[in-house]
Amino acid sequence: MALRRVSVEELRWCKHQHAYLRGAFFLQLGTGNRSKMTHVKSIIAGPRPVVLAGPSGAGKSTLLQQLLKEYKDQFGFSVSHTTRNPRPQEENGREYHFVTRELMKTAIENGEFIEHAEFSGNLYGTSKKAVREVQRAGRICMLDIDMQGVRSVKKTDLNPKYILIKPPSLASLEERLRGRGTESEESLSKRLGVADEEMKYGEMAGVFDYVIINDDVEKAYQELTEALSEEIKQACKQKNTLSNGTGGHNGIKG
Ligand SMILES: Nc1ncnc2c1ncn2[C@@H]1O[C@H](COP(=O)(O)OP(=O)(O)OP(=O)(O)O)[C@@H](O)[C@H]1O
Ligand SMILES: Nc1nc2c(ncn2[C@@H]2O[C@H](COP(=O)(O)O)[C@@H](O)[C@H]2O)c(=O)[nH]1
Repeated sequence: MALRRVSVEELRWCKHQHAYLRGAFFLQLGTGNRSKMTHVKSIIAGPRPVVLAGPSGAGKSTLLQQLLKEYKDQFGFSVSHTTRNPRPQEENGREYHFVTRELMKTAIENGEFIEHAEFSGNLYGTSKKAVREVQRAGRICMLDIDMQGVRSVKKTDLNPKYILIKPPSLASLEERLRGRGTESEESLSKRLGVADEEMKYGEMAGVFDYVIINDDVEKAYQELTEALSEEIKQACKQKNTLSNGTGGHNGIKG
């Protein structure tokens, strides 16, 4: 068996991952009530996932798309299920798995979901399969979910890193949602109606690891990559090690 030297950074990464697994373990013990914790780590193994949350229109998809484009070997998107209708540019299996309410309810009853929520009149949910597929490909799994989803994930042992994306104001949120041109008046008012509450929960101490105000896309993206800098560095290193230094993003921007 060939042995090789392990760099300090790789060791640090192992420690980080170990702490992640240990964190998940103590999280289970810490509840004092194991039955309340939904166990997902036993079926989903891999690098620590990342949750992006924030009110509808805050810019989560915009930032995620940029990240997934720049670091396509390092990050993967957890494709959620939803009962809402696809938008003109959306493809089934890419942005979402578009399903009927009946099918989704059955899948939820069958325990196929890590979390699910009713949002703006539709069901949304993260399936175990969606996360597992990204993890199996050796990528860091990115979840784009609402605040109900955040609350639910916190009751599991998935133990992701939580990043809140905030708009500069509620007025700019409305302007962006209207500008996107995807919502009916009814959907718009439902989304705006919960935005304030969502942000209040998001701002509570300890709920999110990072809070990014998306007043300027480039600045917000820069802050997102900084929040994920350790993940980016280590994932790039691993890819480069696997491909023997011949492939993958080197993790250095510019
Ligand atoms: N910093 C910004 N300044 C101005 N417009 C922005 C900014 N960031 C995103 N937008 C625009 O705001 C709209 C909403 O952004 P986006 O779809 O990324 O939000 P979202 O948080 O993913 O929404 P949802 O939760 O509904 O999926 C889009 O039209 C996007 O181009
Ligand atoms: N709890 C969950 N929320 C989800 C999931 N997938 C997306 N979302 C959130 O829904 C709203 C609306 O999304 P839109 O595409 O209709 O604009 C947004 O806040 C998403 O973050 C999910 O699997 N679970």
